Parts: sequence; structure tokens; C-alpha cells
Amino acid sequence: MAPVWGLTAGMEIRMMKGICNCPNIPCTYRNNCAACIAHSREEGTLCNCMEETAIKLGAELPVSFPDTEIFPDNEGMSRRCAQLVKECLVKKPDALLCFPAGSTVIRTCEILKEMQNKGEIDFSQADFVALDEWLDLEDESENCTNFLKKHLYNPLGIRPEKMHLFDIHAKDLGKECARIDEIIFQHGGIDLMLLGLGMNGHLGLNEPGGNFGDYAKVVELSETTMSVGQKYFSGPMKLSRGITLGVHHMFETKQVILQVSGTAKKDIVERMYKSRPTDEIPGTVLKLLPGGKVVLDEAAAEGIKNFFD
Ligand SMILES: N[C@@H]1[C@@H](O)[C@H](O)[C@@H](COP(=O)(O)O)O[C@@H]1O
Repeated sequence: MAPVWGLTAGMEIRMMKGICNCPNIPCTYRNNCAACIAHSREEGTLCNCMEETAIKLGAELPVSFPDTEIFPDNEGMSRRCAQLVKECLVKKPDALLCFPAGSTVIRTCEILKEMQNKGEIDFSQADFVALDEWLDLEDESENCTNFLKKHLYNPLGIRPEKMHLFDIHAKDLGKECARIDEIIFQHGGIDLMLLGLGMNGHLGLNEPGGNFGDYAKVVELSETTMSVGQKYFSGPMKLSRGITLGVHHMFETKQVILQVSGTAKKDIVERMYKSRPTDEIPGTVLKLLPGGKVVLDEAAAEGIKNFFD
């Protein structure tokens, strides 16, 4: 599939000459680094430090569209994601799975429950690790953990020892992040991570401007997330910080599936597909992940449908 973000010539150069050896790694100048541009002109290399960082983390070049599947509606999109979870568990019954806490995943969770009722899927050996969680909430009853207990863990009968959740009351949240990282490392990485896309392009709570090289971390929330996040609570909720798996985990996950549904997401999906990989739109990392796949419904894909003619 042809790339759409104007790098066709650059990609040819990159494949012939490799990447630039700019000393600013990771480069905070992104695409405007003078050293990179000079290398690019003089040596015919590619001036994109983010891609260089990504390669170090295991990405495969050339970078182009993520593997993408588009379904007519939310039902089709949800069924495909449930099918991918099933295929993962058939191959590896004791897989480590990671689910997002958001509206998009709800139908997928219901379908997984239906499959379990029919004996088509077996979660008894699977482990789950939390993707993200809000910090400092006045009332935690509607936080991400309780959302997933309601929609996923409780309906599927997942035992507490199989759920690896952030202890948001840990005295040292840095150590808590390291503890969750260690659980993931001990499992040999996450086998399947299902993600939703934030209205600002975030993945988990990896907000715009974060570092693709980070493992689990505590983050300050963006204004967009603080306001969009209100939808998860029955009354106004002060949101300020979160704890999240980092993008580095995504590079080490065997299969990362980003599911996106609905018209409200069409603009951010279009931006994500048109942009080169950048931490300003974390969803663009799907273009770099060796095991990345995007599953959309037509409403979310409206702005990119002409890319797939
Ligand atoms: N922290 C969560 C993410 O993990 C979620 O996947 C994403 C999309 O949510 P939704 O599916 O509700 O649009 O944003 C939320 O803020």
C-alpha cells in the first residue's frame, strides 16, 4: 500500500542510504533539526529522529500505513477485535492481555462474554495487566479498574490473582510503575494489547508530547483528556494525573490492536493517518509497531476512506 504522507521519495533514499546519524537522540526538534537536515542534504539520509528512535526500539522500516481493517459499523469492528482476542488465546491459552477502559471496548467485552457462554473461548489461564488509571480521584468507584471489573473481569469471572492492576495508593508511584513493568517483563511481554484512541490521539494515558521510549509512568493529563474524561463519571470529576503503561511496552507487545469507532473520532483518525510518526499524536506509533493493527468502523474512517481505494 502506498504511503500517503509525502515521503515516497524520502523512503527510497532511506532504503538506499539508511538513516541519519544525528547526535540528538531522541531529538526534541522533531522534523526541524538542523543537524538532520544537513545530513539529509549532504548524504541523502532521512531526517527524522523519531523514526531513528523507533528503529532502536524494534520498529520495522519502511514506515507506511498501519495494517488497517475497516468494518461497516461498531458491531463489525467489535466482532473483529473479539475474534483477534480469541485467536490469541487459541495460540497461547496463558497469554498476557491488556484492555483499555473506554466506551469503544464495551461491545467487544460483551461479545467475548457471549463467546465464553458458548464455550468458544477460554480465559481460565489468561492474565490481564492494567493499561491505565486515573490518579487523585475524589471518588474511585467509576475509575478504570472498576470500569473493567464491570464490563470485562467480573462478567468473564477473572480471578483476582490473574489481574495485575496499578496500586494507585502506593507511596512511591515510580516503584509501582517499575513493579508493573517487571510483571510484564516476567511474562515475556504482553501478548495482545487492545487500545482505544483518545480525542487528542492519546493511547492509554500517553498524552501528546510524551516520550515513545517510556515504560509505565505517571503523567499529567492534557486539557482534552480532563474534559473528555468527564464522560466516564456520573457527576463532575476533577481529573489531573494518571498512571499508564508506556509506548515502549507497545513496541514489546506481540500484537497491538487500536480500535476506533464513531464520527467523533474521524478527525483524529485522519490526522493520525496523514501525519508522519510523532509523539505529538501518540496514535501515529501504530505506523511503527511491528505487531500493530488498526480496526475501524466506517464512521471513524470517513476521513481516510480515499486512502484505501
Ligand atoms: N484512558 C482511556 C484510554 O485508555 C481509552 O482507550 C481512550 C479512548 O476512550 P473511548 O473509547 O471512551 O473513546 O481514552 C481514555 O481516556
